[in-house]
Amino acid sequence: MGTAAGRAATTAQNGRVRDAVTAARRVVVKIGSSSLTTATGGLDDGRVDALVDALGLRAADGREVVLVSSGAIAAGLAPLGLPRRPRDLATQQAAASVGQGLLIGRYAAAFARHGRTVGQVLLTVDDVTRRAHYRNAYRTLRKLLDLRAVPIVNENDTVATEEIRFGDNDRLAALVAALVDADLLVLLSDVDALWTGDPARPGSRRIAEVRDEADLVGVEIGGSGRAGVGTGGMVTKVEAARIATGFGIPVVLTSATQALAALAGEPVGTFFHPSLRRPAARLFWLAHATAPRGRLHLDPGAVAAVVGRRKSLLPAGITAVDGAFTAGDPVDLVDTSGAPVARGLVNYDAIELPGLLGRSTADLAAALGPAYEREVVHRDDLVLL
Ligand SMILES: Nc1ncnc2c1ncn2[C@@H]1O[C@H](COP(=O)(O)OP(=O)(O)O)[C@@H](O)[C@H]1O
Ligand SMILES: N[C@@H](CCC(=O)OP(=O)(O)O)C(=O)O
Repeated sequence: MGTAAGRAATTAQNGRVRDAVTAARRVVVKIGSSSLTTATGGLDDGRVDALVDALGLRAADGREVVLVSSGAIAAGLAPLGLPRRPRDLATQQAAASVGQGLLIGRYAAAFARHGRTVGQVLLTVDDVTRRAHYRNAYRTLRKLLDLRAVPIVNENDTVATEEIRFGDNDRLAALVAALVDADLLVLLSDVDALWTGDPARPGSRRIAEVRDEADLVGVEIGGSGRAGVGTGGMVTKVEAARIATGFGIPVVLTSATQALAALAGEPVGTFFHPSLRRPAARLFWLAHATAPRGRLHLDPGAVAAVVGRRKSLLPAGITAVDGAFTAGDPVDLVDTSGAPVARGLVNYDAIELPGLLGRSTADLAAALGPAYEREVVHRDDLVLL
Protein backbone atom coordinates (compact mmCIF):
# COMPACT_ATOMS: atom_id res chain seq x y z
CA MET A 1 0.00 0.00 0.00
CA GLY A 2 1.37 3.46 -0.92
CA THR A 3 1.96 6.34 1.43
CA ALA A 4 -0.48 9.17 1.87
CA ALA A 5 1.54 11.42 -0.40
CA GLY A 6 1.40 8.80 -3.10
CA ARG A 7 -2.32 8.54 -2.71
CA ALA A 8 -3.20 12.22 -3.09
CA ALA A 9 -6.80 12.06 -4.15
CA THR A 10 -8.20 13.69 -7.22
CA THR A 11 -10.72 16.47 -6.83
CA ALA A 12 -13.37 14.18 -8.27
CA GLN A 13 -12.75 11.58 -5.58
CA ASN A 14 -12.84 14.23 -2.92
CA GLY A 15 -16.04 15.64 -4.31
CA ARG A 16 -17.60 12.24 -3.79
CA VAL A 17 -16.35 11.59 -0.26
CA ARG A 18 -17.36 15.04 0.87
CA ASP A 19 -21.01 14.06 0.49
CA ALA A 20 -20.62 12.94 4.08
CA VAL A 21 -19.87 16.56 4.96
CA THR A 22 -22.82 18.12 3.19
CA ALA A 23 -25.21 15.47 4.50
CA ALA A 24 -24.10 15.81 8.14
CA ARG A 25 -26.93 16.97 10.39
CA ARG A 26 -24.90 17.30 13.58
CA VAL A 27 -21.39 18.72 13.41
CA VAL A 28 -18.75 19.26 16.07
CA VAL A 29 -16.26 21.97 15.09
CA LYS A 30 -13.06 22.45 17.07
CA ILE A 31 -10.92 25.57 16.77
CA GLY A 32 -7.44 25.91 18.23
CA SER A 33 -5.89 28.83 20.10
CA SER A 34 -3.52 29.63 17.25
CA SER A 35 -6.48 30.36 14.96
CA LEU A 36 -8.19 32.77 17.35
CA THR A 37 -5.37 35.01 18.46
CA THR A 38 -3.40 37.84 16.92
CA ALA A 39 0.35 37.56 16.32
CA THR A 40 0.93 39.50 19.55
CA GLY A 41 -1.51 37.37 21.55
CA GLY A 42 -5.03 38.40 22.56
CA LEU A 43 -8.29 37.55 20.86
CA ASP A 44 -8.56 38.39 17.18
CA ASP A 45 -12.12 39.69 16.77
CA GLY A 46 -11.98 39.39 12.99
CA ARG A 47 -11.14 35.68 13.21
CA VAL A 48 -13.89 35.01 15.74
CA ASP A 49 -16.42 36.79 13.51
CA ALA A 50 -15.30 34.88 10.42
CA LEU A 51 -15.66 31.55 12.21
CA VAL A 52 -19.07 32.44 13.61
CA ASP A 53 -20.28 33.56 10.16
CA ALA A 54 -19.32 30.14 8.76
CA LEU A 55 -20.99 28.29 11.66
CA GLY A 56 -24.05 30.57 11.62
CA LEU A 57 -24.63 29.68 7.98
CA ARG A 58 -24.32 26.00 8.75
CA ALA A 59 -26.72 26.21 11.70
CA ALA A 60 -29.23 28.37 9.81
CA ASP A 61 -31.07 25.49 8.15
CA GLY A 62 -31.82 23.54 11.28
CA ARG A 63 -28.54 21.67 11.44
CA GLU A 64 -26.87 21.28 14.81
CA VAL A 65 -23.47 22.73 15.58
CA VAL A 66 -21.37 22.18 18.69
CA LEU A 67 -18.28 24.38 18.90
CA VAL A 68 -15.26 23.22 20.90
CA SER A 69 -13.14 26.32 21.30
CA SER A 70 -9.68 26.70 22.78
CA GLY A 71 -8.24 30.13 23.40
CA ALA A 72 -9.13 30.86 27.03
CA ILE A 73 -5.53 30.91 28.20
CA ALA A 74 -4.35 32.85 25.14
CA ALA A 75 -7.18 35.40 25.55
CA GLY A 76 -6.29 35.95 29.20
CA LEU A 77 -2.61 36.74 28.65
CA ALA A 78 -2.81 40.36 27.47
CA PRO A 79 -5.32 41.54 30.12
CA LEU A 80 -3.06 40.11 32.82
CA GLY A 81 0.06 41.66 31.27
CA LEU A 82 1.58 38.25 30.57
CA PRO A 83 3.89 38.25 27.54
CA ARG A 84 3.52 34.55 26.69
CA ARG A 85 1.75 31.36 27.70
CA PRO A 86 2.92 30.64 31.28
CA ARG A 87 4.50 27.32 32.11
CA ASP A 88 3.10 26.93 35.59
CA LEU A 89 -0.39 25.58 36.07
CA ALA A 90 -1.62 28.21 38.53
CA THR A 91 -0.88 31.09 36.13
CA GLN A 92 -2.43 29.13 33.24
CA GLN A 93 -5.53 28.65 35.37
CA ALA A 94 -5.66 32.36 36.20
CA ALA A 95 -5.24 33.27 32.53
CA ALA A 96 -7.98 30.81 31.55
CA SER A 97 -10.27 32.26 34.19
CA VAL A 98 -9.87 35.76 32.74
CA GLY A 99 -9.80 34.63 29.11
CA GLN A 100 -12.77 32.23 29.14
CA GLY A 101 -15.16 35.04 30.06
CA LEU A 102 -13.79 37.25 27.29
CA LEU A 103 -13.94 34.38 24.81
CA ILE A 104 -17.53 33.45 25.52
CA GLY A 105 -18.57 37.12 25.57
CA ARG A 106 -17.05 37.56 22.13
CA TYR A 107 -18.82 34.46 20.80
CA ALA A 108 -22.13 35.52 22.34
CA ALA A 109 -21.96 38.88 20.55
CA ALA A 110 -20.93 37.32 17.25
CA PHE A 111 -23.63 34.61 17.30
CA ALA A 112 -26.26 37.17 18.32
CA ARG A 113 -25.81 38.73 14.87
CA HIS A 114 -27.04 35.40 13.50
CA GLY A 115 -29.93 35.32 15.94
CA ARG A 116 -28.35 32.50 17.93
CA THR A 117 -27.79 32.12 21.65
CA VAL A 118 -24.69 30.40 22.95
CA GLY A 119 -24.31 28.15 25.99
CA GLN A 120 -20.98 27.73 27.75
CA VAL A 121 -20.08 24.12 28.61
CA LEU A 122 -16.86 23.63 30.56
CA LEU A 123 -15.80 20.01 30.93
CA THR A 124 -13.16 18.15 32.87
CA VAL A 125 -11.70 14.79 31.89
CA ASP A 126 -14.03 13.12 34.39
CA ASP A 127 -17.07 14.67 32.72
CA VAL A 128 -16.41 12.80 29.50
CA THR A 129 -14.90 9.65 30.95
CA ARG A 130 -17.00 8.65 33.94
CA ARG A 131 -20.27 7.16 32.90
CA ALA A 132 -22.47 8.99 35.41
CA HIS A 133 -20.80 12.29 34.48
CA TYR A 134 -20.85 11.90 30.70
CA ARG A 135 -24.54 11.12 30.77
CA ASN A 136 -24.96 14.43 32.56
CA ALA A 137 -22.77 16.24 30.02
CA TYR A 138 -24.73 14.60 27.20
CA ARG A 139 -28.06 15.72 28.67
CA THR A 140 -26.92 19.33 28.89
CA LEU A 141 -25.54 19.39 25.35
CA ARG A 142 -28.66 17.69 23.99
CA LYS A 143 -30.95 20.18 25.73
CA LEU A 144 -28.98 23.17 24.45
CA LEU A 145 -29.26 21.82 20.90
CA ASP A 146 -32.99 21.19 21.33
CA LEU A 147 -33.35 24.81 22.43
CA ARG A 148 -31.49 25.90 19.27
CA ALA A 149 -28.57 27.26 21.26
CA VAL A 150 -24.98 26.71 20.16
CA PRO A 151 -23.00 24.89 22.86
CA ILE A 152 -19.47 26.24 23.17
CA VAL A 153 -17.29 23.69 24.89
CA ASN A 154 -13.86 24.10 26.46
CA GLU A 155 -11.89 22.24 29.05
CA ASN A 156 -12.56 23.60 32.53
CA ASP A 157 -9.00 24.86 32.79
CA THR A 158 -9.44 26.71 36.06
CA VAL A 159 -10.03 23.49 37.99
CA ALA A 160 -8.21 20.93 35.83
CA THR A 161 -5.02 19.72 37.48
CA GLU A 162 -1.78 18.65 35.82
CA GLU A 163 -2.53 14.96 36.37
CA ILE A 164 -6.13 15.05 35.21
CA ARG A 165 -6.16 17.28 32.20
CA PHE A 166 -6.57 17.06 28.44
CA GLY A 167 -4.33 20.10 27.92
CA ASP A 168 -5.25 20.30 24.27
CA ASN A 169 -8.82 20.31 23.03
CA ASP A 170 -8.41 17.94 20.10
CA ARG A 171 -9.10 14.74 22.02
CA LEU A 172 -11.86 16.47 23.97
CA ALA A 173 -13.50 17.42 20.65
CA ALA A 174 -13.35 13.80 19.42
CA LEU A 175 -14.94 12.55 22.64
CA VAL A 176 -17.62 15.26 22.47
CA ALA A 177 -18.32 14.21 18.86
CA ALA A 178 -18.81 10.62 20.05
CA LEU A 179 -20.85 11.81 23.04
CA VAL A 180 -23.38 13.73 20.93
CA ASP A 181 -23.24 11.12 18.13
CA ALA A 182 -22.08 13.70 15.59
CA ASP A 183 -22.09 13.00 11.86
CA LEU A 184 -18.90 15.00 11.32
CA LEU A 185 -15.95 16.42 13.24
CA VAL A 186 -14.14 19.45 11.79
CA LEU A 187 -10.75 20.32 13.29
CA LEU A 188 -9.70 23.89 12.49
CA SER A 189 -6.11 24.94 12.99
CA ASP A 190 -3.61 27.44 11.60
CA VAL A 191 -2.42 24.95 9.00
CA ASP A 192 -4.56 24.08 5.95
CA ALA A 193 -4.21 20.29 6.21
CA LEU A 194 -2.13 17.42 7.46
CA TRP A 195 1.10 17.51 5.49
CA THR A 196 3.62 14.74 4.89
CA GLY A 197 6.04 16.65 7.14
CA ASP A 198 6.56 20.13 8.58
CA PRO A 199 4.57 22.33 6.15
CA ALA A 200 7.34 24.94 6.20
CA ARG A 201 9.89 22.46 4.86
CA PRO A 202 10.42 22.23 1.10
CA GLY A 203 9.23 18.89 -0.25
CA SER A 204 6.35 18.48 2.23
CA ARG A 205 3.02 17.87 0.56
CA ARG A 206 -0.60 18.23 1.57
CA ILE A 207 -2.43 14.98 2.26
CA ALA A 208 -5.91 15.09 0.74
CA GLU A 209 -7.33 12.06 2.45
CA VAL A 210 -6.52 9.39 4.98
CA ARG A 211 -8.35 6.14 4.49
CA ASP A 212 -6.67 4.09 7.18
CA GLU A 213 -3.50 3.79 9.27
CA ALA A 214 -1.47 2.77 6.21
CA ASP A 215 -1.92 6.28 4.83
CA LEU A 216 -0.11 7.67 7.86
CA VAL A 217 2.99 5.52 7.39
CA GLY A 218 5.97 7.80 6.82
CA VAL A 219 4.09 10.97 7.72
CA GLU A 220 6.02 13.18 10.14
CA ILE A 221 3.43 14.19 12.67
CA GLY A 222 5.00 17.02 14.62
CA GLY A 223 4.25 19.28 17.57
CA SER A 224 2.86 22.78 17.52
CA GLY A 225 4.59 25.31 15.28
CA ARG A 226 3.55 28.03 17.75
CA ALA A 227 4.61 26.52 21.04
CA GLY A 228 3.69 29.72 22.91
CA VAL A 229 0.07 29.54 21.72
CA GLY A 230 -1.01 26.13 20.41
CA THR A 231 -0.33 22.99 22.40
CA GLY A 232 -0.73 19.59 20.80
CA GLY A 233 0.32 20.26 17.21
CA MET A 234 -0.57 17.54 14.72
CA VAL A 235 0.02 14.73 17.20
CA THR A 236 -3.18 15.41 19.12
CA LYS A 237 -5.15 16.23 15.95
CA VAL A 238 -4.28 12.93 14.31
CA GLU A 239 -5.05 11.17 17.59
CA ALA A 240 -8.44 12.94 17.70
CA ALA A 241 -9.07 11.89 14.10
CA ARG A 242 -8.25 8.29 15.04
CA ILE A 243 -10.70 8.38 17.94
CA ALA A 244 -13.53 9.94 15.92
CA THR A 245 -13.10 7.82 12.79
CA GLY A 246 -12.80 4.74 15.00
CA PHE A 247 -16.28 5.61 16.24
CA GLY A 248 -17.55 5.95 12.65
CA ILE A 249 -17.37 9.75 12.46
CA PRO A 250 -15.62 11.32 9.43
CA VAL A 251 -13.16 14.12 10.14
CA VAL A 252 -12.04 17.16 8.14
CA LEU A 253 -8.83 18.81 9.26
CA THR A 254 -8.16 22.23 7.78
CA SER A 255 -7.44 25.86 8.60
CA ALA A 256 -9.91 28.22 10.22
CA THR A 257 -9.77 30.44 7.14
CA GLN A 258 -11.20 27.54 5.12
CA ALA A 259 -14.00 26.78 7.58
CA LEU A 260 -16.72 27.97 5.22
CA ALA A 261 -15.42 25.90 2.30
CA ALA A 262 -14.85 22.86 4.52
CA LEU A 263 -18.39 22.98 5.91
CA ALA A 264 -19.77 23.41 2.37
CA GLY A 265 -18.14 20.09 1.45
CA GLU A 266 -15.45 21.56 -0.76
CA PRO A 267 -12.33 19.40 -1.07
CA VAL A 268 -10.13 21.45 1.24
CA GLY A 269 -7.85 20.15 4.00
CA THR A 270 -7.49 16.49 4.86
CA PHE A 271 -10.47 14.15 4.96
CA PHE A 272 -10.21 11.18 7.35
CA HIS A 273 -12.55 8.38 6.38
CA PRO A 274 -14.60 6.77 9.15
CA SER A 275 -13.95 3.14 9.92
CA LEU A 276 -16.61 0.91 8.47
CA ARG A 277 -17.54 -0.85 11.65
CA ARG A 278 -18.34 1.12 14.75
CA PRO A 279 -17.14 -0.61 17.93
CA ALA A 280 -19.50 -1.34 20.78
CA ALA A 281 -19.92 1.94 22.65
CA ARG A 282 -18.75 0.27 25.86
CA LEU A 283 -15.40 -0.72 24.35
CA PHE A 284 -14.98 2.67 22.67
CA TRP A 285 -15.24 4.44 26.01
CA LEU A 286 -12.99 1.86 27.62
CA ALA A 287 -10.26 2.52 25.03
CA HIS A 288 -10.44 6.29 24.78
CA ALA A 289 -12.26 7.68 27.72
CA THR A 290 -11.18 5.85 30.81
CA ALA A 291 -8.25 6.63 33.05
CA PRO A 292 -6.55 3.30 33.90
CA ARG A 293 -6.33 2.62 37.65
CA GLY A 294 -3.40 0.25 37.39
CA ARG A 295 -1.12 -1.79 35.17
CA LEU A 296 -0.76 -5.53 34.66
CA HIS A 297 2.67 -6.56 33.29
CA LEU A 298 2.36 -9.42 30.79
CA ASP A 299 4.98 -11.95 29.77
CA PRO A 300 5.53 -12.40 25.99
CA GLY A 301 3.25 -15.46 25.87
CA ALA A 302 0.38 -13.52 27.42
CA VAL A 303 0.91 -10.62 24.99
CA ALA A 304 0.73 -13.06 22.09
CA ALA A 305 -2.43 -14.67 23.49
CA VAL A 306 -4.24 -11.41 24.27
CA VAL A 307 -3.15 -9.35 21.27
CA GLY A 308 -2.55 -12.03 18.65
CA ARG A 309 -5.25 -14.54 19.49
CA ARG A 310 -7.72 -12.27 21.31
CA LYS A 311 -7.76 -14.52 24.40
CA SER A 312 -8.74 -13.60 27.94
CA LEU A 313 -5.90 -12.75 30.32
CA LEU A 314 -5.14 -15.46 32.89
CA PRO A 315 -3.00 -15.14 36.07
CA ALA A 316 -0.28 -17.38 34.61
CA GLY A 317 0.79 -14.71 32.10
CA ILE A 318 1.12 -11.82 34.54
CA THR A 319 4.52 -11.01 36.03
CA ALA A 320 3.76 -7.91 38.12
CA VAL A 321 0.95 -5.56 39.15
CA ASP A 322 0.96 -1.79 39.77
CA GLY A 323 -1.80 0.41 41.15
CA ALA A 324 -4.56 0.31 43.72
CA PHE A 325 -7.59 -0.86 41.78
CA THR A 326 -10.63 -2.86 42.71
CA ALA A 327 -12.53 -5.45 40.66
CA GLY A 328 -14.36 -3.75 37.79
CA ASP A 329 -11.81 -0.94 37.34
CA PRO A 330 -10.10 -0.24 34.01
CA VAL A 331 -6.43 -1.29 33.90
CA ASP A 332 -3.77 -1.24 31.20
CA LEU A 333 -2.11 -4.45 30.08
CA VAL A 334 1.53 -3.66 29.33
CA ASP A 335 4.24 -5.67 27.54
CA THR A 336 7.76 -6.37 28.84
CA SER A 337 8.91 -2.89 27.77
CA GLY A 338 6.06 -1.29 29.74
CA ALA A 339 4.12 -0.21 26.62
CA PRO A 340 0.32 -0.55 26.91
CA VAL A 341 -1.06 -3.15 24.49
CA ALA A 342 -4.64 -3.38 25.72
CA ARG A 343 -7.05 -1.97 28.28
CA GLY A 344 -9.58 -4.02 30.15
CA LEU A 345 -11.86 -4.28 33.13
CA VAL A 346 -10.12 -6.32 35.80
CA ASN A 347 -11.93 -9.05 37.73
CA TYR A 348 -9.80 -8.92 40.91
CA ASP A 349 -8.73 -6.33 43.46
CA ALA A 350 -5.07 -5.28 43.25
CA ILE A 351 -4.26 -6.83 46.62
CA GLU A 352 -5.58 -10.25 45.55
CA LEU A 353 -3.41 -10.56 42.45
CA PRO A 354 0.20 -10.96 43.69
CA GLY A 355 -0.64 -14.33 45.26
CA LEU A 356 -2.09 -15.59 41.97
CA LEU A 357 0.59 -14.56 39.48
CA GLY A 358 2.21 -17.21 37.34
CA ARG A 359 -0.18 -19.93 38.54
CA SER A 360 -2.51 -21.91 36.31
CA THR A 361 -6.26 -21.52 36.78
CA ALA A 362 -6.58 -25.27 37.52
CA ASP A 363 -3.99 -24.98 40.28
CA LEU A 364 -5.68 -21.87 41.70
CA ALA A 365 -9.13 -23.48 41.62
CA ALA A 366 -7.80 -26.57 43.42
CA ALA A 367 -5.99 -24.50 46.06
CA LEU A 368 -8.40 -21.61 46.60
CA GLY A 369 -11.78 -22.69 45.25
CA PRO A 370 -13.68 -22.39 41.93
CA ALA A 371 -14.05 -18.59 42.21
CA TYR A 372 -10.33 -18.36 41.42
CA GLU A 373 -10.76 -20.04 38.07
CA ARG A 374 -12.02 -16.77 36.59
CA GLU A 375 -9.96 -14.77 34.10
CA VAL A 376 -8.10 -11.71 35.33
CA VAL A 377 -9.53 -9.81 32.35
CA HIS A 378 -12.21 -11.45 30.21
CA ARG A 379 -11.76 -10.97 26.46
CA ASP A 380 -15.21 -9.37 26.17
CA ASP A 381 -14.02 -6.65 28.55
CA LEU A 382 -10.79 -6.07 26.67
CA VAL A 383 -9.87 -3.63 23.93
CA LEU A 384 -6.54 -3.56 22.10
CA LEU A 385 -4.72 -0.21 22.05
N1 LIG B 1 2.67 16.87 9.43
C1 LIG B 1 2.21 18.09 9.77
N2 LIG B 1 1.28 18.69 8.99
C2 LIG B 1 0.78 19.91 9.32
N3 LIG B 1 1.14 20.62 10.41
C3 LIG B 1 2.08 20.09 11.23
C4 LIG B 1 2.65 18.80 10.95
N4 LIG B 1 3.51 18.51 11.95
C5 LIG B 1 3.49 19.56 12.80
N5 LIG B 1 2.63 20.53 12.40
C6 LIG B 1 2.38 21.79 13.11
O1 LIG B 1 1.14 21.72 13.86
C7 LIG B 1 0.62 23.05 13.97
C8 LIG B 1 -0.85 23.04 14.41
O2 LIG B 1 -0.97 22.66 15.78
P1 LIG B 1 -1.23 23.72 16.97
O3 LIG B 1 -0.25 24.85 16.88
O4 LIG B 1 -1.29 22.94 18.24
O5 LIG B 1 -2.63 24.29 16.55
P2 LIG B 1 -4.00 24.53 17.32
O6 LIG B 1 -3.80 25.72 18.21
O7 LIG B 1 -4.91 24.80 16.16
O8 LIG B 1 -4.37 23.29 18.09
C9 LIG B 1 0.90 23.63 12.60
O9 LIG B 1 0.93 25.01 12.61
C10 LIG B 1 2.25 23.00 12.22
O10 LIG B 1 3.32 23.88 12.52
N1 LIG C 1 -8.40 24.83 27.14
C1 LIG C 1 -7.24 25.56 26.66
C2 LIG C 1 -6.78 24.93 25.37
C3 LIG C 1 -5.31 24.88 25.28
C4 LIG C 1 -4.81 24.89 23.83
O1 LIG C 1 -3.97 25.68 23.52
O2 LIG C 1 -5.40 24.04 22.96
P1 LIG C 1 -5.17 24.00 21.36
O3 LIG C 1 -4.94 25.38 20.83
O4 LIG C 1 -6.40 23.43 20.84
O5 LIG C 1 -3.96 23.13 21.10
C5 LIG C 1 -7.60 27.03 26.43
O6 LIG C 1 -8.76 27.34 26.19
O7 LIG C 1 -6.70 27.86 26.46
